[in-house]
Amino acid sequence: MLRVGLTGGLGSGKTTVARLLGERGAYILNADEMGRALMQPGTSAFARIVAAFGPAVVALDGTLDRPALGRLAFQGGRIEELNAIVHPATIAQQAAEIERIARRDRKAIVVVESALIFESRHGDLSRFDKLVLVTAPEPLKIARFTARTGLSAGEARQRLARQIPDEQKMDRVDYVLPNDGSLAELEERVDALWRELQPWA
Ligand SMILES: CC(C)(COP(=O)(O)OP(=O)(O)OC[C@H]1O[C@@H](n2cnc3c(N)ncnc32)[C@H](O)[C@@H]1O)[C@@H](O)C(=O)NCCC(=O)NCCS
Ligand SMILES: Nc1ncnc2c1ncn2[C@@H]1O[C@H](COP(=O)(O)OP(=O)(O)OP(=O)(O)O)[C@@H](O)[C@H]1O
Repeated sequence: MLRVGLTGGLGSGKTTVARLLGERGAYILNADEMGRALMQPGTSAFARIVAAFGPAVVALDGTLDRPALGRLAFQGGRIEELNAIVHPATIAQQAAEIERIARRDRKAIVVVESALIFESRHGDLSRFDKLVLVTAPEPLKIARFTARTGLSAGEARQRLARQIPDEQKMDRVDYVLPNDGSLAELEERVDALWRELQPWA
């Protein structure tokens, strides 16, 4: 069993890397998806978010209005408040999932994909055996993010401002995957990474 923390700033391409690792046989846990599932109506996180941020974050269909919550959290300087509600439950769920996978596959390579492995004060790095960082120049990150989400470059910058720069993370990880070229180049780098991870599993 090998627990890999896969991180990278917004638009770096970490979801793409996770997908490629998944195709090669890794188990993938996606922190964004887990966070989203934990914030569904009826959960305690949902109730706490509405209590803290007000009814304006509930959409007409009763689910969270994520753009509205994003604006309040990032532009309103309240992202730490939201993190404190969502992160502990997400990290606990990651630990539970890793346990569950370990019980049925002792040779599993489990990849936890999260933008915030270094930033979150709610989880520590010792829960991973190896750390992988996906990097890209900031303008490229912003271009990918705005194309994927439809949010503005300003909104992308606000989120990036809450993320530690790649340069400060590079010395603290086991592998760096630059993603500033084609998808074919990225795939070659993922193949090399996958080969490196095998002996450790
Ligand atoms: C603010 C929210 C509602 C905005 O939702 P939205 O659908 O617009 O974005 P999504 O969740 O898909 O995130 C997209 C990207 O934004 C960046 N981002 C998201 N949350 C954060 C954060 N707390 N700090 C810094 N960057 C963040 C990441 O690069 C992420 O990959 C949502 O991001 C959220 O609930 N964030 C707080 C919880 C969190 O940290 N989730 C991510 C991992 S658990
Ligand atoms: N090397 C590449 N060439 C072309 N497009 C790419 C490349 N890498 C990623 N992309 C595209 O850029 C967008 C962002 O990539 P991805 O979703 O993997 O990044 P992310 O780091 O998970 O981003 P976010 O933090 O915004 O969720 C996607 O639409 C993806 O298909």
